[in-house]
Amino acid sequence: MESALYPIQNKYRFNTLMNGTWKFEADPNSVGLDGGWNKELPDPEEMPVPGTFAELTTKRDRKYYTGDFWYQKDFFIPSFLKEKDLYIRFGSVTHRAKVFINGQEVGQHEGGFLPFQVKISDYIQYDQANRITVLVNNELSEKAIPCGTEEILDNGQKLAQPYFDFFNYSGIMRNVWLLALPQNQIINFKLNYQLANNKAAITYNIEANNNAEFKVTLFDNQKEVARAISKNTGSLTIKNPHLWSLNDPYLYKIKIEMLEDEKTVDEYSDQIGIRTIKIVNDKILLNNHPIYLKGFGKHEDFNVLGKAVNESIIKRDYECMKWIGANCFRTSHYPYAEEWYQYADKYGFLIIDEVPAVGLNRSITNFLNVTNSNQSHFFASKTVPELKKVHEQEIKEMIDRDQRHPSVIAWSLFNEPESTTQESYDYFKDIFAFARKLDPQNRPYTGTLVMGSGPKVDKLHPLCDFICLNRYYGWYVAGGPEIVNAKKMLEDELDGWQNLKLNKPFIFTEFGADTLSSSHRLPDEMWSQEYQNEYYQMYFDVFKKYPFIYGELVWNFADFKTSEGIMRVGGNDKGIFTRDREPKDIAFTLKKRWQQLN
Ligand SMILES: CCCN1C[C@@H](O)[C@H](O)[C@@H](C(=O)O)C1
Repeated sequence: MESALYPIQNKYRFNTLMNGTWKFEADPNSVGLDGGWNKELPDPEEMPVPGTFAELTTKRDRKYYTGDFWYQKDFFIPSFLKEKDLYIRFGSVTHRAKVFINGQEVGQHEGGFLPFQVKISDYIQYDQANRITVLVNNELSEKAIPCGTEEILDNGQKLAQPYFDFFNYSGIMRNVWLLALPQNQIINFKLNYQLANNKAAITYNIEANNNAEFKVTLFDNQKEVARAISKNTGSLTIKNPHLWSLNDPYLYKIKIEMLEDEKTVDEYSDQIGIRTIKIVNDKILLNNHPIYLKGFGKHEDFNVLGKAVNESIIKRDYECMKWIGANCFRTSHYPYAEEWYQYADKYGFLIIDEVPAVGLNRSITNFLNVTNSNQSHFFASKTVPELKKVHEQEIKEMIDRDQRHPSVIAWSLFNEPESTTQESYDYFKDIFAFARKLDPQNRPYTGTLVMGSGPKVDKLHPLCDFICLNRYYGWYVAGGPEIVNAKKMLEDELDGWQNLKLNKPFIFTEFGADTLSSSHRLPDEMWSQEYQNEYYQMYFDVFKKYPFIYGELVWNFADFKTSEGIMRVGGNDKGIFTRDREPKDIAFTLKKRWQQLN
């Protein structure tokens, strides 16, 4: 089942991390289930969790391994945990998982970038070793997100063929917890804020697994400032609220207590930031002040770690973003580990939270095609109903998990799908209607439009509260000396959008040029640092003419791993920073620009 609450410890709740060395075994012929691997792996090796095998191996067939694979670990449950409900919670398992405890199947989950938990109380033995086994699968299809396909190589091995431009890392890449929770427990709670006359009304909606009363208390720096006792919904009001903002990311503490016969039986506390976010005409307002988004499309990606969570990388990335003067990033192209959002709440960063709906566009797999929008009628496929169900499930899990973060300012429901066909509009009309019911703060909903989905042909922008453009004039189109044409192409397209008079903010969510940090060229050439500077200067010169552009999220924060290809030199090199987080020349240009831009 989905697991929206990040594990915390208090008088009622205990947890311990199950990270470390697990046993691992690939199962290319999918014989494990019949072969009893859910009880005992026949010939396992050691594998670190969190981690991803693809970055650790020296063998190509293991790096690109596609199919079933197993993790297994023994753990001890002392009998003093007897009166608690016990769960195992995965920050994520990519892309799908089936979990066994002492050989018994206890749950499964589809989706590789959101948490889930399985209840294990009825399957464990107290005061002795127990065994968890996870069957993972990393195959791609058009029935799940992110989308892709696979081929069978001449040697019989499966090979994933992503419809997206990042390496198909897989495995248990985020934290794993053993949870000991009260039988009657708080499952989740969502908040909304109304600001008026120097007061903040905080509305709460609590989800629990039983019918109970709740005491909700708000603390400002350990001092109680408001309290309410109610059923699942209610509100608190405080005067002179200290709002959460970019320059002053002020956090309160909210405590939810579940009461039974006036006795507290469960408690969940969280840090919250009181702020409002809304779109008014062509502006994005944070606490009723217009904001201009400066920052990045990112990836969870690092040497040796692949996409595995690591708080040192998270801290380094925020330090680099603070240094450069950024205030925002998009979690391209999937929800990131929860720890990213916790830092953003504390550091004062804005996040566009993106569901893994990437690759819903076969023509994207051939970049040369994408500019002429070689439409494949992706949304006419018979697998689309199955895809929509998974897409909606993951939107719900993302919003349920991230709804309370003040740093999250918008939901991105797609990245560069086919968007110029009636069936694409029909698909996303339902997706947006589904998503809009899930966030009581009604944050803006959007998605990013691929090159070729311009003002004359795109059908999805009417669904979006602000418009996100991924544009590569000067790179995939009209690169090198033709950059002089690229500038006019960019202006022509923006004139086209301007003529639609949408009265909505536009954000550039991707624009960039592959650049080798070792390359200097005079005159500048593509792949040189000088060209990356010229490329961005061209965009910034154009942006000045279009007042409805309210954000520039460059692609990408850092170089990152992709599948191999004739256009990838060890991966995607459009980073402003190298993969090991050192600045390219462009970082100093952006720092100068962003520290002046307010
Ligand atoms: C049209 C290309 C789509 N866009 C998606 C992103 O995931 C890629 O990394 C980026 C690129 O090619 O650098 C372009």
